[in-house]
Amino acid sequence: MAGRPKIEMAYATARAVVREPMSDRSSDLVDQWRDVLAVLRSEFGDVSSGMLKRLDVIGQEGERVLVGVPTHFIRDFVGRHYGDRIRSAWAAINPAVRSVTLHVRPDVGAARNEAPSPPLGERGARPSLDERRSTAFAASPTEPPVDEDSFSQGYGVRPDAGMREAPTTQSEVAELPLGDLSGRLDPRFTFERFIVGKPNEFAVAAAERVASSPKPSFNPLFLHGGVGLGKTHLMHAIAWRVRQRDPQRKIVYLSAEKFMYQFVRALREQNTIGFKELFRSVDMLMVDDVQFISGKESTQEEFFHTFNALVDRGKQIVISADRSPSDLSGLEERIRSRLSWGLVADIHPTTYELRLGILQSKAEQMRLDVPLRVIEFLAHRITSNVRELEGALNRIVHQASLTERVVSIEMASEILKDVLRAADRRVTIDEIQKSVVDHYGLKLTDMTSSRRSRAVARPRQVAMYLSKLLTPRSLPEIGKRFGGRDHTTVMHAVRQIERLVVEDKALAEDVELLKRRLQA
Ligand SMILES: Nc1ncnc2c1ncn2[C@@H]1O[C@H](COP(=O)(O)OP(=O)(O)OP(=O)(O)O)[C@@H](O)[C@H]1O
Repeated sequence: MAGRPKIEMAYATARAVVREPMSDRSSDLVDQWRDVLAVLRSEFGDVSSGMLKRLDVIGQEGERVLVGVPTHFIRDFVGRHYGDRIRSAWAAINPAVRSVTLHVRPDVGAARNEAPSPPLGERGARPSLDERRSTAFAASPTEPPVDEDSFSQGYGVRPDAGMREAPTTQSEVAELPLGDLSGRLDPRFTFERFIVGKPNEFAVAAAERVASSPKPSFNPLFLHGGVGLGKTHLMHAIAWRVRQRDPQRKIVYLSAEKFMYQFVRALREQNTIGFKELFRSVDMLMVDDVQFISGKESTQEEFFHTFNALVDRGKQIVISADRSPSDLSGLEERIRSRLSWGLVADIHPTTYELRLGILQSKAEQMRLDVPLRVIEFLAHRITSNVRELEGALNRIVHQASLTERVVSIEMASEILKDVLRAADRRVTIDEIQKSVVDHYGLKLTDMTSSRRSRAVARPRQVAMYLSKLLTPRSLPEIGKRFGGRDHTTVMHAVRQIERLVVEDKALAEDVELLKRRLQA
């Protein structure tokens, strides 16, 4: 049967993924999980003492969020009592999430909570085949069967996880005394897997130079570009390459959010000296999504001192952000200017040729025979960013392997209906911000600044509202583009404008006009 080999690929994938620790567990995802728990708390009372406290988010696979549970009993109980509510609360917070899957992972919740004795029936019992499947709450659950191995450690279907190069596991970059300081490196994010084209060739050349020089050639390397265009991939690639060349070099890679979190923790534990010593002892500091520290004054101050100390000692710094240093509002001028000291490299939106190359390479990594015309179709239609492109390919491949259908353009159009519809009427957040500032006579930096005067704050809320309405971006993603604001701020803005357009005729006209202009 034509589709058979694809199903086997799905099995192999499930096996290959099981040894990976929590992957794709972005801070946005963790925030969303916190919000879901808050919803449950408001509806079901204190969730910190019951079974729900034993759950933790593990990661995301396209539209599906993976939540880890320590035992089958808890999985079944939570699934029965809270499953649907978890899914609907999540979808309300992030509409991109369509399903939530509970995975049995004995390590989940173990560190924080004492494991209660398992119910009698569970002790030593061999799980039934049904039990060995995860519990999914989706409109149409389509879990692939899993084997014993994947059952015992949890699994996730990530099609290319089985095919990796030199690094074989996710890895802490450096073992540092403050414990969980450094972010994890994704083994897929290597230079070998990064496809180079006109939009990113400069950034790649700069990244390769940094990765291969024993001393900083330019400091810092500042990589910037829109969402999902490969900034994190390139940073991890630098770290992997440096590690390969010189395993002794102490590299710390972390998000700006984590930097802040560590700093706040050090303050709380009165261990700022330890914090300083720690960061100043590294050979290469890589900070992802630095826009996050906009408006966070003490963190900026500490970052500034760390930055200067490392540069003085001739240590390499690599920074990424969603915009250039000069557009990073909410950052002190002295920091902005420091960030531009070295080399600023922009990753531009993808071209058709680059998208084609990326898709071909991903299909090869998955050892899949996707017809060229389907790849061309995707490259033509999904132009927003590489993450979405990958997501689209993954969805097609999963469906093909589960339903044993042959991959075709008709099949791709059907599976990606929602994505393609959104792509057809695609408006970007940049366009929205630009239209709004033109309309209200403001500056682009007002969209990301911390100014709160009504004359600035209201148009900013309008822009957030339009971003939610006209783009497929999630609330956290929108917040990120508005100076690193929290997703609850975006939610508040959306509700505020929805309410105001009913009461305020002038505002309603503004919003309508902007909408028409943007969609024209
Ligand atoms: N040129 C490329 N070749 C291969 N894969 C790519 C390329 N660019 C991006 N990707 C892939 O796209 C996905 C998103 O990339 P990445 O996470 O690095 O984006 P980002 O710019 O850091 O996004 P964000 O601003 O949301 O943090 C990753 O899976 C990455 O491997």
